[in-house]
Amino acid sequence: MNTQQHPKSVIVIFGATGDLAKRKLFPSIYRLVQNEKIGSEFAVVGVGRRPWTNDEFRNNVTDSIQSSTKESKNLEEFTSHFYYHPFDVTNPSSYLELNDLLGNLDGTYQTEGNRIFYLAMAPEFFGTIAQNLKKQGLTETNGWSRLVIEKPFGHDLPSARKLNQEIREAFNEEQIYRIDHYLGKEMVQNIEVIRFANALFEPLWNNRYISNIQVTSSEVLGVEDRGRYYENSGALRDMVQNHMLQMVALLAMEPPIKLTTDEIRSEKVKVLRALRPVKEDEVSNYFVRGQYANGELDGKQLVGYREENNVDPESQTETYVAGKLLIDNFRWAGVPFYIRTGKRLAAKSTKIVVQFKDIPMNLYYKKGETLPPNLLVINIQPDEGITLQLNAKKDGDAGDSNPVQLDLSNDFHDGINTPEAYEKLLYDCMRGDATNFTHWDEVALSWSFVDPISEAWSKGKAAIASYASGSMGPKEADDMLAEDGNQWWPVK
Ligand SMILES: NC(=O)C1=CN([C@@H]2O[C@H](COP(=O)(O)OP(=O)(O)OC[C@H]3O[C@@H](n4cnc5c(N)ncnc54)[C@H](OP(=O)(O)O)[C@@H]3O)[C@@H](O)[C@H]2O)C=CC1
Ligand SMILES: O=C1O[C@H](COP(=O)(O)O)[C@@H](O)[C@H](O)[C@H]1O
Repeated sequence: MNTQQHPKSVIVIFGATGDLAKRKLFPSIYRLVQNEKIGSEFAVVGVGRRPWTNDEFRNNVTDSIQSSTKESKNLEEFTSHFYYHPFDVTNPSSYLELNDLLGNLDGTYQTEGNRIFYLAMAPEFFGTIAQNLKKQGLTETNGWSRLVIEKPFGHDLPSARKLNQEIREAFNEEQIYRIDHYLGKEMVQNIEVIRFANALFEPLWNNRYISNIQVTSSEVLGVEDRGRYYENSGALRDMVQNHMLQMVALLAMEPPIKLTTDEIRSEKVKVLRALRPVKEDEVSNYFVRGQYANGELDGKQLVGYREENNVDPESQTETYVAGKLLIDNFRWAGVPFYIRTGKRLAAKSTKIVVQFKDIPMNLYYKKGETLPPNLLVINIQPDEGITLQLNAKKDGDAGDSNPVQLDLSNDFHDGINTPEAYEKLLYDCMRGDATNFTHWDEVALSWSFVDPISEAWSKGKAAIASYASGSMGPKEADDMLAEDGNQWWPVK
């Protein structure tokens, strides 16, 4: 491998003693090194309030890697690149000491003054940290500085705007990398390739041939220990405003004139601008919200959402959302994009199903039967791959047809080496490729779309439907599709 291609940087993780750093960030950096995406010109500085030493921090990093990978080698050498600098991020003077440390590490690891500031902390600190980084001179280096921001990016449009203004006082848009980890998933990145590199699909990708598109992201897990956060969020803000709308934008966008960050983002922005706004008093025509009640999955009894820790026993927070989105442009007029996401459902699965229209005349029509539609299924997780459902001749019976499935699965990849979303996104950030991060315009348009829906729900304008844990959500979500003569396609 040509080491010239290795990006070099000091990565400062604010919130390095927290859950995200331990579960996702340390293993991702480790895999980047193991997979030779980065060489030895890197250092990681962890920030948190806990009074840890470098050794305690390195032990925590070691634990994180051992619990996330089957094979862990060269751990001592790897963790020797990690340093811990405890301080309260609201204390401006501590940034000066951090700056000294970064200067030293830059010399030791030959990182050419490049700095990534990764904010893996609660959003109320984002503005303070960004401004202190600028005021105390940490962004003034002879290399580049980039700011990586975790979700949630605001709670609604006004709060997101305020947050953005605070950050923009210190960093310009090109330096800001807003993470949406779905954009790092292999098969989400594959959407564009499937669409734009196949003569089989590209000409059909419009309202003449597509009946509807369904995007499902279902989880088996409940709210776990995130009750406090989730009570103020709910599935609409937690999943729809970001991951679900990003997938819709990738599915619906026009081919960009070039595969550059700006061109791709600009096409996604156009889709978000074309989303038909849902007015507060018509929310129940387009959206269903649900909350999990108790239930059973794989023989295990599960409690309802209102019995979870840090959840109000009378909570009205939605743990499930299904919606019908309409995109008012030439390509998609009349084609519903159905989305659904929820916790405590029957399966962990993220899938996109593109349902093609029926052919004009069905020669194989049998009384009382309809020919199954052609489906293109993009399996995002846990399986990765695509499935194409076609109709073929039934064995023996002349004139009879049968649905058959062509499967292309990514199973042939060695699971251990398939890059994880965070690994890819960190690598992109180190290389300065912001394509798979969200631009402010996308964030703002997504909030503009979801705000009237949450506003209507907060005013109690649509009832919250209850669904049993371990089911696939409330019946109302099935009814919404049935009214259009459609149905949810199974996800497992
Ligand atoms: N966990 C996850 O899977 C995901 C998390 N996110 C987002 O990532 C961010 C972090 O989440 P998560 O890791 O779960 O949170 P945790 O609560 O586990 O960690 C919070 C971190 O912030 C540090 N911290 C808090 N206050 C201060 C302060 N005043 N000064 C310095 N450090 C401080 C804590 O350090 P200490 O306790 O040592 O002070 C700790 O390291 C959040 O924005 C979350 O929404 C997004 C997607 C998934
Ligand atoms: O961003 C989030 O995503 C996870 C689901 O991510 P996945 O990669 O496991 O599909 C979700 O559990 C969490 O509530 C949300 O904040």
